[in-house]
Amino acid sequence: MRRYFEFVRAEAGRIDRLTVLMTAVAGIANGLAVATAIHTAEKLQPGSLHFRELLLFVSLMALFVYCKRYSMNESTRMMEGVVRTLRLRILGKLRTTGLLGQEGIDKGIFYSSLTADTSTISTSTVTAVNAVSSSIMLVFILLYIAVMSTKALVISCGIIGLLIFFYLGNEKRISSALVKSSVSENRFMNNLGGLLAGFKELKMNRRKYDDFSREELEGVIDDSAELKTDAGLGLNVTILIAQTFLLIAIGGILFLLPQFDSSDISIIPKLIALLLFASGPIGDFAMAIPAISRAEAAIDNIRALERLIDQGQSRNETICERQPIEPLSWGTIRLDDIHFQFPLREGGRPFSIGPMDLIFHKGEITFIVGGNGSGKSTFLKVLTSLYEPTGGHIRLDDREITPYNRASYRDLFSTIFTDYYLFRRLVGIDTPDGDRIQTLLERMELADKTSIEHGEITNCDLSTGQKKRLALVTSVLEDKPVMIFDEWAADQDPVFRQFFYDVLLPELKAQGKTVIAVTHDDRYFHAADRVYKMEYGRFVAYEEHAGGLGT
Ligand SMILES: Nc1ncnc2c1ncn2[C@@H]1O[C@H](COP(=O)(O)OP(=O)(O)OP(=O)(O)O)[C@@H](O)[C@H]1O
Repeated sequence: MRRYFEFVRAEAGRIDRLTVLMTAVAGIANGLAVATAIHTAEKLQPGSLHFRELLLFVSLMALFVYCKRYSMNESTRMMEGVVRTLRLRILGKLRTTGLLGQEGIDKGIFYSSLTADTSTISTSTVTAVNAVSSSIMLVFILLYIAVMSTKALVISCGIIGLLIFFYLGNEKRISSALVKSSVSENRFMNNLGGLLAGFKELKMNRRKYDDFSREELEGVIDDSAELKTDAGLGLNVTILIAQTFLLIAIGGILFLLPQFDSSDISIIPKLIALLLFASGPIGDFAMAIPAISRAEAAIDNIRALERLIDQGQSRNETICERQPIEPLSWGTIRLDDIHFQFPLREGGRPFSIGPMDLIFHKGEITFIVGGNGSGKSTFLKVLTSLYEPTGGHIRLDDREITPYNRASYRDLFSTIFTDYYLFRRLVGIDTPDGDRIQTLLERMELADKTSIEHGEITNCDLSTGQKKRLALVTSVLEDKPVMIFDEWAADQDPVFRQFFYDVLLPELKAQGKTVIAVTHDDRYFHAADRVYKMEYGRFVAYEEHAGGLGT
């Protein structure tokens, strides 16, 4: 519970005092209403209306309803605010995380933290408020017991102490099982992503599907169910402990109290009635315990995600995010002694590229060729500054690219990587020109397949080649000075391939665009001003082309 309230305090900035007061008043009003009822029951006369007591009882009830409603509503608002802030903060941190940092985090923890976990925290709010106001009411009931009999108070406190002892003993097991079940839930989310992404491959092969189902789905689901059951059984013990409190307390008062002091016997029915009134708040309290334990596990998972993102954050990326985008004038992009190395991972030497010295001239078409795994895509990510070089400099003419102008530098590029993502909306394009869109769609032979209306792509159910052509349409609409194509033509039929190399690229060049394309289509190398070849992360001389290796 402590972790839960610490989290709320830390995330909400402060806990509104009025809400705390209202919660306390609700508990007190509830307790006083109970006391009034018991007190009135003592002096009931047939046919008499105890108007004063009735008025007091109704007023206390009204006060309870008003205060409880206020505290529940304010707490719900506060907690939804906390969840909102949390989500925005995590997404904000993601903005200041480099591509490499983001790539290093499993997707599962993103999905479970930002959806299921935040929802667990939201739904815990009202139960937590109930627990607080109930515990205040219980304190109040204990005070009332104290007024009636000190010995009864000692017995009640003894029983409460014993139950707290059992609860704490049980809590460790529960929270460890809940944390483990969160990890298993993250794995499940990851594997679910794998199932959806690889559905066709799995459908094609029964053995593959069975294997994946057994290991990645059923295995994880079984683990998760086992851990959740373990936690659930522990939580049931806690609920039982809280619920049995009532019976133990009644038994204690009924059987123990007369052993200590027989003069207190007359108050026993009153004490038992008081305890019975407490059954509601005790029930609230019992139900709040599992809700808060689950919320604490959710908080731990969210914190784990934040730590992972924090590790992937870079100071330079943070600086870069804060800088405005400004137009940069340039004639060349120059790479001087550039190195890049992936972070060290267990079980192998990390791939690296460089050292490399290279120059790209404005308005030229450059092809990058090389075998699989030679580092072409990695190079494009370094060139576009998605990966920060581990050494060397990128320069626009003589101006060095630093975190202070990196955002403006990135803004020079539009990219279609091999694993590009087609957004359903033309994000970042304010006023798309309808006629231009129509012309482009017609030229790409997509006009009868899809359209773009009010910036939204109406149909994305296209073939692989068509989707890539649509990506090209969006790339052209972005209208950036440098266009990056990573094996764009690989999925195109011969007609479109020819259109791309012999018509589109010269047109883009005529418009002053700089094109840098990774390609294996040696038939069309004539379309390039320069061809650079990569081998094992380095550029080597490409003999067959007049441009050769530029520096
Ligand atoms: N995120 C990453 N973390 C660590 N290593 C990576 C990562 N991405 C790629 N690599 C490694 O970098 C090497 C080069 O990959 P890259 O994708 O740049 O090659 P490529 O020349 O584009 O290959 P292809 O022609 O097959 O697309 C590969 O050996 C790969 O294992």
